[in-house]
Amino acid sequence: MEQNEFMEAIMYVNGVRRVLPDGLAHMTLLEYLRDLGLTGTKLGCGEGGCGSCTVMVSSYDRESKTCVHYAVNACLAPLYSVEGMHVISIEGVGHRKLGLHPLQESLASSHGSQCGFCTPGFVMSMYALLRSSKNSPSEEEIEECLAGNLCRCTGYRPIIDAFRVFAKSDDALYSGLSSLSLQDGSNICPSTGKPCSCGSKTTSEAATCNEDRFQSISYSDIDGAKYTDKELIFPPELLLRKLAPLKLGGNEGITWYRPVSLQNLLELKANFPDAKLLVGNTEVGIEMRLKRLQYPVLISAAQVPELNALNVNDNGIEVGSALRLSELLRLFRKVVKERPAHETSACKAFIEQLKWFAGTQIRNVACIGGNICTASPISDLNPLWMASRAEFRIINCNGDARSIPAKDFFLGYRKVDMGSNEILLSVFLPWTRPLEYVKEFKQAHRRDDDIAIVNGGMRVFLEEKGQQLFVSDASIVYGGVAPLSLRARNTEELLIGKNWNKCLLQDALKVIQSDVLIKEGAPGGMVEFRKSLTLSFFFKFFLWVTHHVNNVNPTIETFPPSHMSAVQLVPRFSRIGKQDYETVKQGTSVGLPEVHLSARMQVFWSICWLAEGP
Ligand SMILES: NC(=O)C1=CN([C@@H]2O[C@H](COP(=O)(O)OP(=O)(O)OC[C@H]3O[C@@H](n4cnc5c(N)ncnc54)[C@H](O)[C@@H]3O)[C@@H](O)[C@H]2O)C=CC1
Ligand SMILES: O=c1[nH]c(=O)c2[nH]c(=O)[nH]c2[nH]1
Repeated sequence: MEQNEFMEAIMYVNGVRRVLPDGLAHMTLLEYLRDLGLTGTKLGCGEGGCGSCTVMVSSYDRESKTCVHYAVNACLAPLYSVEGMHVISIEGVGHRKLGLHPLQESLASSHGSQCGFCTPGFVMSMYALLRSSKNSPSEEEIEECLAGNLCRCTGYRPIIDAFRVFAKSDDALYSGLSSLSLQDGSNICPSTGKPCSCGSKTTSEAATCNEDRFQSISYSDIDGAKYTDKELIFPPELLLRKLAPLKLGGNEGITWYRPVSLQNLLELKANFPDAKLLVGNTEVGIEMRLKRLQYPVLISAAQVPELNALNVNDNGIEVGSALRLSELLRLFRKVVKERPAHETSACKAFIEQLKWFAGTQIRNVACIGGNICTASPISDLNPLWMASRAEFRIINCNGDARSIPAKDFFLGYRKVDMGSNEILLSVFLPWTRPLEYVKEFKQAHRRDDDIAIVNGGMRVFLEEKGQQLFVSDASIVYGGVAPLSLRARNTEELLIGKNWNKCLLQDALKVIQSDVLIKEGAPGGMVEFRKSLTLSFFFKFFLWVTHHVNNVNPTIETFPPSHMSAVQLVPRFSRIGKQDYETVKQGTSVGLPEVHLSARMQVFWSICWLAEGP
């Protein structure tokens, strides 16, 4: 394989070009940044769960010829994984001298920081959202982008309040009022939605209204210039640069390979059968750092085009195994809009499951193949791949490919039907058929960014015979109840051929209890709770399917309205809080809601805590 004979490994950090020397394959992006003195990015949990190490990565997507911006956890990102990319840390967003970014200003003035440790991470998640959105984000998108950031002292209310001002407003709320005058004689402006003197009656007339909806924040203490004039651009050098393979070393004999074609990757796999393949490194990184596993040869498959391919055709969707989970979510959202509703029941189930899968920073780097091949017994997605009749395409070092149904791929605890000379190439998800329904389930301690206690994927394919519906095929799969994602085979068998009615529900609930056995003392604990979850998931599935088929065939017996909450999706609520407190003037700041003195430093400054390493 042609290696990086002529190529120097580089990246940009906050607009500054950096040559990446050989010998740093053991290093994370976080360690590198902090070694540069950029200590605003923090090391919190070190496993992608708290968001205090969030930075924004910008890369050039050669396929769409656009720059993409996304938040990542620097604590898990291997340094060389951002080769050829631009990394913006909190120090590159806004600065006391250059002026705070409006996000930073808003967070500081809304009392959104207390100890300040998590603050840069929150700013970076929100910054990446703003830079990657064409329009102002919705409040739901803001909440979603912050799901991977934890705060332990300030509280989320002031943080969300600080960022909510960047959300789009519902213009319809205001345009309906466009002809109304307030009692004091002034108008509601259809453009800004605020009392205004521009006199416009319609949104288009008001387009020129220069009374901003959100008062612009003073951006620079020094020259008052608008912040957008100072936003770091994507370095032109990186637009022109050709993607080339890399081979770089690190401590303890680690070698990092970055193949850029499937052929390169398969050759490497043939030469180094024990090499560890990685993409997002969100699992391998934890194995190496926290579990101290050693992988001397690392092959980053993230940039292999064949593993990132997308193919939507008449039978379904085929996605490359290195596709990031956030890309998968975008793809599913797109096809759900474009395809007939009955074809996308499985896609909708994946959308709901992915919404609550880890945090945004993880989903931006973790790939489909990483989740499948880790074969975690609590994987949120594997029960769904199994239930929705997905097929996995495996390729060996000689280029021979084979397909295996997802339901047969998982063999035991973190054990899959794949040899050491094979890799997962792609995943095929068939469209669902009329009267075929797929549903996801997940119960965790908290909704956002948490591992499931029990999860599941269920599918039923119904057939109409006269006025009745019979089960032609079914898949019932649970996670979190066994060492692997578990098919409830006896339940599946019981369902097939049965009439879809309340007797079927009662019979299935009985069989599930013997089909899914969680023994006393089983890993994970909470045995009774987990058992009851397996039953309640099926109960919800029954109600949900019944509700849907009732829309198609109203003769099917339905259920009382009091059960409707079981079939409704859980939205991501926009959290609104209010705090009332008495201000007691004592001649000092004590008791007054004043912005604390460190706030403006915490939102940009590389504060280094005494307990922190460099
Ligand atoms: N750290 C965290 O907070 C979270 C971690 N995860 C984990 O993230 C993983 C998702 O993916 P990545 O970060 O991209 O995984 P990764 O790069 O850490 O790789 C995970 C495993 O999958 C294997 N693998 C990846 N692609 C493969 C392919 N095409 N063929 C054969 N083997 C392949 C790797 O060799 C490795 O054993 C999941 O395994 C999940 O368990 C998920 C949510 C949160
Ligand atoms: O499938 C998963 N979903 C998660 O939400 C999660 N979180 C985690 O650490 N691992 C996993 N795996």
